[in-house]
Parts: sequence; C-alpha cells; structure tokens
Amino acid sequence: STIRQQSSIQRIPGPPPSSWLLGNMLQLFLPPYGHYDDIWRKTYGTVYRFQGCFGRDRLMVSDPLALQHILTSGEFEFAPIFDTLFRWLFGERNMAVLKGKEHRNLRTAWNAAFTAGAVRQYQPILEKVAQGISEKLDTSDSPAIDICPLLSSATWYLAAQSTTSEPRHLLQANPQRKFLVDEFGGLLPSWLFRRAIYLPTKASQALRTHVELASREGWRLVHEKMDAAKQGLDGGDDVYSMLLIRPDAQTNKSLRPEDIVAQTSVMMIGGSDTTSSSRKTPSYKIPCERRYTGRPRTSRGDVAYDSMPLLIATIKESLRIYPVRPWTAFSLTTGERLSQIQVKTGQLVTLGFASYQKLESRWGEDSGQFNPGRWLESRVPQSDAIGPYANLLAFSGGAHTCVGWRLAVLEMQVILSELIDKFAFSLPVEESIEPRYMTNLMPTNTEGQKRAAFCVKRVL
Ligand code: HEM
Repeated sequence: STIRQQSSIQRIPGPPPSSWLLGNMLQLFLPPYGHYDDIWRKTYGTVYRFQGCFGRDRLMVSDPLALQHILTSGEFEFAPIFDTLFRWLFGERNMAVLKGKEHRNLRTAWNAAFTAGAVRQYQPILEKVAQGISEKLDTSDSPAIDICPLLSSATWYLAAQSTTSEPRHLLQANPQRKFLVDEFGGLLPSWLFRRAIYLPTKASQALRTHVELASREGWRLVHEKMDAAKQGLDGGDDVYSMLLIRPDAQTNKSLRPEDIVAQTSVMMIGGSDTTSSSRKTPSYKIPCERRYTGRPRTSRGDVAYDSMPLLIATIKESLRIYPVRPWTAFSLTTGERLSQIQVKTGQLVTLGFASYQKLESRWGEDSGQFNPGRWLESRVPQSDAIGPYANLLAFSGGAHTCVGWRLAVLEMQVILSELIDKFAFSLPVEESIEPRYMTNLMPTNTEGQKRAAFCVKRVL
C-alpha cells in the first residue's frame, strides 16, 4: 500500500525540478515573489507536485475544500520542521507548538483577551500609538522615511503597554538559508533537529538569547501588572492586563502566569512584523475622501472604523495579495487519505495560502491585481467561512488560527486611518518596494533589506 500511496503522489503533475539538490525551492522562494507559484497553479491546477531538496516530493495545495480539510480535520499538524522552528523562536511552551487539549485550554483562556468586545477596548491605546507614529513622521526631516520600524513596535506596545523594543532582527532570515535549514532539518529525527539550537553557532546563540530575553521581559511585565493590581492601581488596557487583572480574567483560573510568560516571544514577533508588513500597500492610492467629510463616529463619539468601507476593502485586499505567511507546511499524522489523493503519513503538504487567495475561480479574472473595489462590488466569496476573516487565509485557519486576528484588523484600521487622513505618501524616485519572502513576506528595497521608504507630506 505504501507503493500505491507514493505512486498516487507521483502521478500528480507538477513542474520539473531545476536540480536534484535544490528541486523547485529556489524558484518558489526567491524573488520575484509568487511568480512561479502563479504559473504552476495556472498550469497544473490547485494541487500540484513540486520538489524540495534532494528529490523529495511535496504537494502544493490551494484548493479551498482541501485546505479547509487539512486545517480543520485534526488529521494534520504543522510539519515537524515548522514545529521545531516555532520552538526555537517562541520557546517550548508557546501556543503554536502546544497540541490537543493543552492547546485548546490555553486558546480558550487567551481568547478572552481577543473577543470582539475585548478588542474594542484597545481602541484608545491604538489611537495613541497611531498619533505617536504621526508625530514621528511630523518631526522626521529625512526626505524618504522608512516606516517599518515605526509600525513594528506598535503591536508590542499594545500588547503590554511597554516601550521595550522587541528583537526584530531575528525575523530577517535569509530565505536561501531558511529553506536549506528546512530541508536538512526534515532529514533528521525531530528530537535531534530540535537540539540544533544548542549548537555553538551565532544563529543558535542569537535564538537562545532571544527566547531568554522574551521570558525575562514576560516575567517583568507579569510582576509589574500584578503589583499594580495589588496596590489598586490600573495596570492599563493592554493584552497582559486584560489577561491578568481584569475581573473576568481573574475568574479564568486556568491561565497561570507562566502560561502568559511563555507567549511573550510569539506576541513580540508574531504580532509585530506581521501587522506592520500587512499595512503596506505599495503603489496604490488609498481612497481618502474622508479627509473632507470627517471620520464617522459612533453614538458614544468614538471613531467608527467599521463604518469605513473603502478602508476595510483596502485592508482586505492587502491581506489577500500580500499574506504575511504565504505558505505553511503541514503533514499527515493519522489516516491515509486527503480527499481523492493518497498521502503517506509524514508527507509534507504545503498549504498555498497566497495561491488560494489568487484563485481566479474565487476572486475573479483580475485576481492577480490589487483592486479593493472587488470587496465593495461583492465580487468575492461570501459564505463558506474559510479562515476567520473575509474568507482569507492570511490568518491561517483551524486550531492554530491567529489568536490576534481581530486585534490585527483593528490595528490596521486605526493606524491606516490616522496616517492617510493626515499625510500623503509617495514612493521616492530612487527607491522601490518589493515584497520578498523572508520567513514572512516583507517589504524590501532592491538590495533585499527590509525597508519601506516613503516621501511623506502633511496634508491635514
Ligand atoms: C496582520 C497581522 C497578523 C497576521 C497576518 C498573522 C498571521 C498569523 C498566522 C498565519 C498564524 C498561524 C501560524 C502560522 O502559520 O505561522 C498566526 C498565529 C498566531 N498569531 Fe498571528 N498574525 C497577525 C497578528 C497577530 C497579532 C496582533 C497577535 C497578538 C497580539 C498575533 C498572535 C498570534 C499567536 C499567539 C498565534 C499562534 C496561535 C496558535 O498557534 O494557536 N498575531 N498568526
């Protein structure tokens, strides 16, 4: 039966590898972003076979039903290599690596800080963060301002109301190196590969230091918030306070301080570069009629971000065309069937989130174009609830759906709204912005460094 299973995958068409050593990996991961994936999807369809390093077959899946099944059936988990990378980056007890009941319990406890109601309470802090970014833009005298560092620290500030800057350099992975690590790692037993973090290399040392610092910072925050609560002081309206000292949090006995501390790294990294990268929509004029009409308000006088359809359409379109995590790899843990295709246990299946979000059958013939209008004209799938937001998979789906997606959306609404109301952004003549896959999808300059530089002019 193993032979039948293998041949079932081998019968699936796909692009020829460029070499036995590197397979199709260079084409898939190196710039221009998404180029080959688009061609292969159009040529071979929504499930195609491509090759990883050393002639190893992988499946690329962008079929909506298959993706839904893989994400929600419980038969698949993050591929061991992703699991290991998450452990290295975020620590051994972070949400992304916990499984089964332990993961479900932690998610339930954390969800309390990310419900629609809880997220609304973060609006004032977000507005403060947005005004801080405006002030920095106002006072900068540089002709072209790189907005990446300004945006990256915003989520972390919101999570903890802490001005500690997060060690973002860790995400600036070199894509060549990253997929070689992926592939070599995949050849070793997981337990052995995990121990590579103890190798005496600069990269391992940097990861270990990062996880230690994140843990120390986590404990500092937890103590700070709990001490403030003991003294009857308001700890703040941030995520940590919401989890630790709000009355509803205190009834949530299942969440121990160490469980909160263990998520500090994932909050620092998972919630900062992701949101900031999604907020950049190069070469598009964001509609700004509101400048002349004022921002809509709720009956309580707060800005009503959900009543700004053009802004929301622009955010959805950015998440569609530039998903921060364009691909993720899962493998089968139980069972032997993926719809009609026989899949061996352990077979790597790459979930083509980016590819799914460009399917012509779902998003229209112009699916490759950045056009927020499609959301206003209701030319988008309405009802099949793939992923948590707008039928997009930018926040993944299933058990490991991004816990902070509502917060991320509000953050983008608040910051974009503030910035496009007050400033006009244009691309400097001598610079361009290219999306590039570096663990996450990032805006980069032509040299491949993370950078999104704009000429900024105050208009209001
Ligand atoms: C635009 C912004 C964001 C995007 C596109 C995004 C995307 C994702 C994706 C795709 C995953 C699935 C894991 C993976 O495949 O890597 C994930 C997981 C996660 N995200 Fe986000 N994220 C964003 C913002 C945030 C924010 C603001 C927070 C928290 C403050 C956050 C916290 C997390 C956590 C804790 C997980 C792990 C969940 C689990 O494994 O159960 N993310 N995110």
